[in-house]
Formats: sequence, structure tokens, C-alpha cells
Amino acid sequence: MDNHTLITKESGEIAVLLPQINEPGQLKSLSVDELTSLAAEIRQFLIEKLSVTGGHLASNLGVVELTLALHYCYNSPRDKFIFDVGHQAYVHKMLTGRMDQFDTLRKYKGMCGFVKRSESEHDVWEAGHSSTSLSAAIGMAVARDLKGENNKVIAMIGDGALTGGMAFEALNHIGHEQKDLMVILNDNEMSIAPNVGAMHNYLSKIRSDRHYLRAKDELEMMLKKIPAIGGMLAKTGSRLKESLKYMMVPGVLFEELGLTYLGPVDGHDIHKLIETFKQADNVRGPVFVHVLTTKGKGYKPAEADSYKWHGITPYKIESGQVLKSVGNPMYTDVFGKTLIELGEQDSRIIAVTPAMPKGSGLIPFSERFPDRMIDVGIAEQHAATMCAALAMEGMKPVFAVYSTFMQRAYDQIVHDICRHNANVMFAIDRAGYVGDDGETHQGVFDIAFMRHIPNMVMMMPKDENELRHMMKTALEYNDGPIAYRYPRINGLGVHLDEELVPIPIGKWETVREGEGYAVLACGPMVQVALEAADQLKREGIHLQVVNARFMKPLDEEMLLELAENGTNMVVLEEASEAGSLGSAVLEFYASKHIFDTKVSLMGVPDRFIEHGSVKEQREETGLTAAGVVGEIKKLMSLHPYEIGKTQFPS
Ligand SMILES: Cc1ncc(C[n+]2csc(CCOP(=O)(O)OP(=O)(O)O)c2C)c(N)n1
Ligand SMILES: CC(=O)[C@@H](O)[C@H](O)COP(=O)(O)O
Ligand SMILES: [Mg+2]
Repeated sequence: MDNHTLITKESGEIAVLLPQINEPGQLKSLSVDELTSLAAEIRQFLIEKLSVTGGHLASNLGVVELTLALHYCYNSPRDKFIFDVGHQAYVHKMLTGRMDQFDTLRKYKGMCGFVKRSESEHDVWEAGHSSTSLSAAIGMAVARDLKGENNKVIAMIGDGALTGGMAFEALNHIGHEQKDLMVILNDNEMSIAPNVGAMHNYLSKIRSDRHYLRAKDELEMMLKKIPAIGGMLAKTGSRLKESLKYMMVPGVLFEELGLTYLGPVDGHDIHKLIETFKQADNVRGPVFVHVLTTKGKGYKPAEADSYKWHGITPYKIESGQVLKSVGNPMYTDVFGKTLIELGEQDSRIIAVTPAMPKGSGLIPFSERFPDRMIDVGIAEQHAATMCAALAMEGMKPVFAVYSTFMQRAYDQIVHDICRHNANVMFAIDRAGYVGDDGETHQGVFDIAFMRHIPNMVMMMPKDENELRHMMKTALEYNDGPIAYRYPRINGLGVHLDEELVPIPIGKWETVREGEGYAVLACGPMVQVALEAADQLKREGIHLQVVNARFMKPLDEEMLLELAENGTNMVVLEEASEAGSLGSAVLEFYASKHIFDTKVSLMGVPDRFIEHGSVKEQREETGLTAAGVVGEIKKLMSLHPYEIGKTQFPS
């Protein structure tokens, strides 16, 4: 593709430098002024491309100069660039030969929204989940030294990602190991939401305090002037130096951890960035470079509200108007609204979010009950254990968490919540396929890793109205942890009951009568099964559809009844086929020594499912009405059932 066509005329500006960049080595011949012009062209490109595809605009606009300076100063892929989360690597992708793929960003079979090793040799570390970069950096540095190589290892971590426990664990180890590596803190004072926590407060102090902002060199010069002569005076001198350091040297916390702190440096000033990296190159051991950036830099709407523009759907460039498809309320919205209703009734309810207040639909709740919504930062493990303690003190915590991020808290769920049998309610959002974020974010493992834990109750609603009833069920359940999981899609637009009635624990419902063959489905798959039943009905086949709304406990009575009737069945779920509801059904029959019942599994196969729309992901894995029809017909041919015992109205 001709790179000259990359920048449209819409902006009236034509890119001059950008079309010439096919690989990062070409940057080295540019002057700082040219790099600055290139930064403007990159921004224009991103603003235009993402207006069509959507994506993580604000984070990427903030790191344009930083990424340019890194590629200018170092030699990727020999030097290893590790991007934390990996949502802010668009500029890196542009500079490493992928400019022509931006029209396919996050699209099915298109370019991934995160760092992806199969896309480029310059992508050395994949992520999607936060706070892994520092562990990756020390791992690569140790390996480099053992291999006797001498490349640089550079981790770029955001201030949000720095709130994650893993990052602290890694810093602790990095300071101990004293390997040569560079940690770049991209501090834009934002996680997705405004950042939280004591570390955030500490960084803000460095940012804003004029004393702290003094150049470190200047301070060191001052300190050197304190006489270094023997005896009392020397002792006093060194104590004084230490005190002054604590008072005046920025980043002393990182210095005390064993990293050389450089900064804070303006992350939009390429000249200063280059100077700082040169300085860093002269340091032995780990260096911590504190870079200050503005999230959304260069696009007014994104600068003004980077929260909204963190991950954005397509928009109009001129007005910044976001083009959202109108549809039924999302499950998340119904969750948020219902939580307020329940919160009015029960003051013990406390919502806990690990850094996803808006994504989890909790903003209205936090506005209504400011003291009862806690954002703990990117700290899923801590959130889970804290919820256990809240519950043990008589509160009713709702751990609102994306399925994928809950993976972080597995041990805390086992050890602190389930073992204590604490009354924690889990609101597991993004359960099932999530669409354009792709494989790192799919919510398809939680049934498998939750249902085997003693004391856990787990359910999934067939529609948003049932979600409301499940939330009431959870609130009234006082026998231990209970989870309701729901997908990242619009609801069905069903009527929402005002009066909420608890559902009997472990009771499934038959939503369509049938004979001989049944689909046991959960969540949105119930709708898919009903569509399949409609298609089969036209062929005279009466498929029973069961809303298997409890993943644990199972409706054993219904399962025994189905077996007694000789019903052959498909278990349909948007969850890993291994270990989820289908496995639970098979385990149940095996435990009862029932081996005649034919059970076929339709779930997510044993591989990671890439980005695309939810529809495409379902099609790829056969979780569609057509897929169910095919599977039922296969069952019919392998295990014919004598149809005709029951009469159905036509
Ligand atoms: C374990 C985990 N929890 C939550 C998230 C969701 N998440 C993605 S980016 C992000 C904010 C990261 O903030 P920061 O590192 O400062 O990057 P910025 O977008 O500000 O550049 C969050 C909370 C995640 N990716 N991983
Ligand atoms: C990078 C990241 O992890 C988040 O920004 C994520 O993309 C948010 O996903 P939702 O759009 O589902 O809230
Ligand atoms: Mg940030």
C-alpha cells in the first residue's frame, strides 16, 4: 500500500514524514525538530484512523513523543520494549511497519489492539492485563545476563498499572537484583478513571511540588558543596545530606528501593526525553524514569475528558461526537440501576471495583452512595480479600469485576472468600466473549475456575430481567459466596419487573417443552437455543430448551428426570468447554453411574479466541443457532430417539 494515502484530506494536512517511516531505524537520521513534526503527523493519523475503528485513543495520544524518543534512542528489536497492558502501543505499531493495518484495528482477522508477537519481531511481550511489565523486564534482564548478551531492557508502565500488586512485587525484586534495566513510568494521573491510592498521591506530589521539581543535578550540586571532611563535621554533613535528600530529591522512594530515579521529565518534549535517556544510559543498575504526560494529548475532546476517551467507539473528528449504536440497555447498565435500588433497601451493600468504576456500571451508584463505592485501583487480589473481611464484619460487599480480571484473584477467592464462607456477592461482568479486546479479555474461564470451589454458588441470567432477580437472590442469600455473571452485550429489551423475587437456589427452568432432545443453555445462549428450537420446529422436531441458570449447584432433580426420559442433550455455553457447565453435567451423571444419557458439549474450544465482534467469535466457534441445529441433528443420527410419545400443539 502507498503510505502517502494514509493521511486523508479531511484534516487539510498532508503528512510529509510519516509516509517515509517503514521501520524504526529511519528515525535516527531525523532532527529533533523533525521528530516533533512527526509526532504531530502521528497524532493526526491516530485521530483519523480511530474515528472509524474506535480503540484506545487517549492513552496512545499521550505516548507519541515518548515512543518516538525510545525508538530514536534505542534499537528495537535488539533492545526489548515492554509495554504494560499493551493498549498504548499503537505508535510503536506505526513505527514498526504496521501503519497500513490500522483500518483493521481490533477487527476480525485484523490487527490486534494490544502488543502481539505474531505481528512483528518488535513486539516482544504480550499483555492485556495490567502490571506484568516489570516482572517481564527483570526476567528478560536476568536471561540476558546469563546468556552474556548486552541489549537494553525497557519497561513502560502507566501510573494506573503501577497500582497493581504485581508491579510492587517486581519493583521489590528489581531493586534487589540490581540488573541493568529501565523502568519508564508514564504518569498521566489517570488509570481508566482518575487514578487512586497513596502511590498516586506521592506521584502527584512529585509532579506539583515546586521543591520536588528542581532538577536532580542542581540538588546534587548543592549537596556536594557540603564539606566532606573528617570527624564530627563529616558525620553531620552526611546526615544533613540524607535529610536534604529526603526533603528535596524527587522519587526518593524509588531510590530507597534501589532504583536510580530520573525525572520528572516532560513527556511531550522530545529533546528532554532524549537527554534523559542518555543520562539513564550512564547509570549502572536499574533506572526509574518518571515521565509526565497528558492523556489524550493533541485532541481537545480527549484531553478534556480522557476518562471517556480511554477506549472509544467511532466518533466525528470535528465535534468529538461519539457514534454509539442505539440498542437495548446493556446488562451492565441494568446491573448499575438495580444495585441502586437494592442499595436503597439495604445500607450494608458496598460496591468494590478494581479500577473499573465506569466499565462496571457503578458511576450512578457512587453518585448516590459516595461512601459505599470503593475503587481500590488495579488490585483484584486485594479487592477480593477486602470483600471477605467486609462480609465477615456484617457488610454486604458486591465485588464488581470483569470475568477476565477476576482470574488474578483466584487464590483470594479460594482462601479468603470461600474458605471463610464469607457472604460476598460477585457481580461478574464481561462473562463470555467480549469482542474487540480479544483473547486477553475473554470472560470464558470463570465458571471452570469458580465452580469447583466449595461453598460457591454461581448463576447466569437468560435476560436482563432475570439478572435483577438474581441480584435480589444474591442479596437475600446468607449462606456464603454467591456469583451472578453477565455478558458485555445489550440486553434483550425485555420488561423489567419492579418487584424482585429471589430464585430458588439450584432451580433451572424449562423455557420450551420438547421431546427426546434438549439443550441446556446458560445466559445469552438460551436465546440461541430458542432460535435453534424454532428452526427445528419447522422440521417437526421439538427441542426442549432449559435455562440452566445455576452453574452451581446444578438442578439435579431436572437432570435425573431428563435421564429417566431418555433425553439426549447438548450443553450450550459461552464458556470454556473444559471445566464449565457441560463438564459439571457429565460429572454429575458419572457420579450417579448414569452412563446411558448422551451429552454433547458446545462451548469455547481449547484455544484462545482472537479479537472481532462477539457475533464473529460465536460464529467461529459454532455457538450459533445453526451450530445447535447441526449438533442436534448429529445427535439424532448417532442416537435416534423414538419421537412421538408426546403431542405438541402445532
Ligand atoms: C488486571 C487488570 N485489571 C484491569 C485492567 C483494565 N485496565 C486496562 S488499562 C487500565 C488503566 C491503566 O492505566 P495506566 O497504566 O495509567 O495507563 P494509561 O491508559 O493511563 O496510559 C485498566 C484499569 C487490566 N487491563 N488489567
Ligand atoms: C485495556 C483494557 O483492559 C481496558 O481498557 C478494556 O479495553 C476495557 O474494556 P471494556 O470496553 O469492556 O470496558
Ligand atoms: Mg495513566
